[in-house]
Amino acid sequence: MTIDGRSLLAVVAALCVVFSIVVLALERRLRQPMPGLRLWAISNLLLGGAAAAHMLQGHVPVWVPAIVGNWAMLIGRTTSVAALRQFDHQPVPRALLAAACGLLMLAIAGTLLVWPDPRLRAMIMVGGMAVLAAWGTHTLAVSAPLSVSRALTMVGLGGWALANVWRLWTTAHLPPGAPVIDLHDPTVAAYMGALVIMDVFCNIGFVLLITDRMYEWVLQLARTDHLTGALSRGALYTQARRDLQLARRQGTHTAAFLVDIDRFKTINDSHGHAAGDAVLCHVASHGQAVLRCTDLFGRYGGDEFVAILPETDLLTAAAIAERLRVAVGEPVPGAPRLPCALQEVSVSIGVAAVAAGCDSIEDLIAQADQALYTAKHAGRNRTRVADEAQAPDNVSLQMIQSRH
Ligand SMILES: Nc1nc2c(ncn2[C@@H]2O[C@H](COP(=O)(O)OP(=O)(O)OP(=O)(O)O)[C@@H](O)[C@H]2O)c(=O)[nH]1
Repeated sequence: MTIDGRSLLAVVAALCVVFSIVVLALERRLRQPMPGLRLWAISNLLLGGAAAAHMLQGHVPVWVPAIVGNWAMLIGRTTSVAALRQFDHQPVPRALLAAACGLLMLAIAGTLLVWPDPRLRAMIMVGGMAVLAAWGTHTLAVSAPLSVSRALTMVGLGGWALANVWRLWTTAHLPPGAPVIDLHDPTVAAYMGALVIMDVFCNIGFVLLITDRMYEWVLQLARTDHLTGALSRGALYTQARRDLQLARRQGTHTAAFLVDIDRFKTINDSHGHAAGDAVLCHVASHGQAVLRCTDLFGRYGGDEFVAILPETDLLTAAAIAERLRVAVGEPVPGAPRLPCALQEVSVSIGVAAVAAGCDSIEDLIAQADQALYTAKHAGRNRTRVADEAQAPDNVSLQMIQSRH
């Protein structure tokens, strides 16, 4: 088989079908929907169909490649732009895409039915394809930071656009009377070859983008507590160790507090586990709300949460903890209210801080745990600090509130 335009079109058609199947297979394996995958598979099928229709040129009526093939290719490329925008969580300008594609389709039909002109048809076609592919490349460039997978997809799609610009130029400079699409012409074969290579880049890049996104999901699952959205204990410890190292270099304090919901077992037993879960989410929302973005808040286990506050001394941390304790009695703005029977939820909090020399997160939390134990034994619904020398009479409310 010689490498002419026809055999390269066959390769394009086969590749498009294979990559549609790959993307659909990946989509089926996902537990949560990933936007854009189905549209990408559909666009590939349309582009593959278009390549097949062009491949049959000379063996089928002229309208098959001229109308069916070109329309399928235009709809396919338009769909791939929509797919990329969906994938990157960008709004899809449906009306604009439909209008652009519809106008090009009408113009293509016009060059066959109203004013027959194969050269004009080819120029409209490749010009439209170049614009659409450039649009897709632009979407990829602006919607997320560059990665290997993104760069690969952009090279494929951008290359598609450039190949079509080159084809537009060669078509415009054809000698009068020369056939517009001669599948045995080396220039046409070079154009088709470029499309094959760019198609491979583009689709491999997109498959890698999908696997990147899956990896981000897995990381996210590992980093966060599924129920409350707070950090998981492992993620919190990893980040807290880095914060402690930084504090040692900078000579600053690091504080931590442990939050335990009072009589949580009774809440579960009397109102059910769903109510218990709602209380956990309620406390976690307040915990995240009172902290700065540089602080860490995670689920320590069961009904206990932990906060790590870099560059914070003991009394400031106690003031923040106390603010959280008071806030727990209030509804969370924008969140569903707790049922009336649960409005009396309270927490006990133990606070500790370490000076720059200490670098053990375990020690810091052990001290906070000791303070929490004191708070529980003092009657619950209160904040206690670990270092009583720094806070004589163990933190009067007025004192820590005036401090903050
Ligand atoms: N609903 C729900 N309950 C949980 C979850 N994880 C742990 N628990 C329950 O949390 C309760 C923990 O209770 P404890 O902290 O031991 O005791 P408590 O009733 O809070 O008593 P004090 O801490 O002394 O005030 C247990 O009944 C666990 O079953 C969860 O994810 N959801």
